[in-house]
Amino acid sequence: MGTDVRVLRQDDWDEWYDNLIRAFGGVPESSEERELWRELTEVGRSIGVWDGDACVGSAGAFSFRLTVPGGAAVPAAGVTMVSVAATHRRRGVLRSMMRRQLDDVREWGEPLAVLTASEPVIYGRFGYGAATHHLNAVVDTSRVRLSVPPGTDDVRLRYAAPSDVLDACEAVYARLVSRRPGMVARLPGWERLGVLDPEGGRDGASPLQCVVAERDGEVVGYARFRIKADWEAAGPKGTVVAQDVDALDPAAHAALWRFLFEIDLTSTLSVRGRPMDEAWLNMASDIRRCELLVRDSLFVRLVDVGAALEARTYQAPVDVVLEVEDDFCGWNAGRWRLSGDAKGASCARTTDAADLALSVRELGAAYLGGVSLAALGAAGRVRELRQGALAEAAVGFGSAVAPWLPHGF
Ligand SMILES: CC(=O)SCCNC(=O)CCNC(=O)[C@H](O)C(C)(C)COP(=O)(O)OP(=O)(O)OC[C@H]1O[C@@H](n2cnc3c(N)ncnc32)[C@H](O)[C@@H]1OP(=O)(O)O
Repeated sequence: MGTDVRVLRQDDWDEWYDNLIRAFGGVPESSEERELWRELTEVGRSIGVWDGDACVGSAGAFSFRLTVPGGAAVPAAGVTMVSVAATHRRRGVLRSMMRRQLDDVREWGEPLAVLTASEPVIYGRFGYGAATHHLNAVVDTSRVRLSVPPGTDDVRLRYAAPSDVLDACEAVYARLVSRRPGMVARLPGWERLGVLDPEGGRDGASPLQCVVAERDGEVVGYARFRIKADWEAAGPKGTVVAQDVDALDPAAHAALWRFLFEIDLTSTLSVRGRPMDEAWLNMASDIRRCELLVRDSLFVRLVDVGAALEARTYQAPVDVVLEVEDDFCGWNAGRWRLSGDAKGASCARTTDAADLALSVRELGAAYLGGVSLAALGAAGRVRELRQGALAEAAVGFGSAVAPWLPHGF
């Protein structure tokens, strides 16, 4: 019997979601978490694959707005909840979902699709490139100190129950979104993900704790974290596990990090998913004792090359003809002239000779300014056809602030 790809119906959500949970190992989520994802699922933008009565594939697409270089919030399908039943793996079910989904995203007029991958090898073949990376760190806080900027001591820190100060924390987050490429404006309900605290997700640590940073009575930052207490014969050796740290200015940022570095009875700080240009890295006394690990984070797919390249700005003037290969979304393939600077850009079809040749995957990787076109060129993934064009484009595509996706989806 063949399989059938169709738009999800609300009544089918449980079976559809069970397929996803099973594909990720089958350990059920807490009911609170499951109900939140039920609410957040955009049913009409999600698809399922059915084999008779059985759901064997799932994929969703949130209606995000993604910050791009220059600060615009560009419609982007947030591809999510992708699964194929192990009974039906490697016979093209994912490919059929990716086909349907990218055709839909194009029809919805969204220039971008974005995702985070369970395994980085999966999505390149569909034109996604790893556009942001993030840092994980395990800091020996018994040895590493932070030199903080002036004004740090003027920031007042106070404990609060995470849900009591949720609105104030969200207001801080909302002000940060347009400042950094890769950030996503939170849709209604998404704020609750930050304070979900199922016991099964704590890994032996405390319930979620929250400290807000205030100046003149206004919340200017917050940290959410857990403490994992531990003792050995010589004394305490607890770990601070940071979940979110967001702040509006350097002093508030420093005050929160210094607090996390110095909590009594702890000697380790574990942080995950932080921006590549995290400010505390430049305050730390000993970077070698921070055990940094880089990981891929947000993958970007240009669904409409012209609209996507016009939606961002370029930090230095660019005027280049790109020869774009796109096997999976053939409507993008061919030559495009991109002319732009820090004020705006135009990108249109051309018959002029090409300056650079690259696939849509490399364009996705470079799109947010976090992966250099020159570095991709050095890897043989961008070909320079006019001398000087690669350096010109690499500078223009860059971003002063590292692009960053603050949380998964
Ligand atoms: C955005 C997200 O939600 S990420 C979450 C992705 N989901 C998971 O990781 C859950 C567990 N895994 C699964 O559910 C499935 O194995 C999937 C979704 C990753 C793949 O589904 P399948 O239906 O088996 O993929 P399909 O048969 O369409 O494969 C398409 C191509 O991708 C390749 N491929 C698929 N999965 C993988 C993988 N995990 N590693 C390497 N290659 C892969 C196939 O070999 C095939 O290659 P080809 O085009 O050269 O022939």
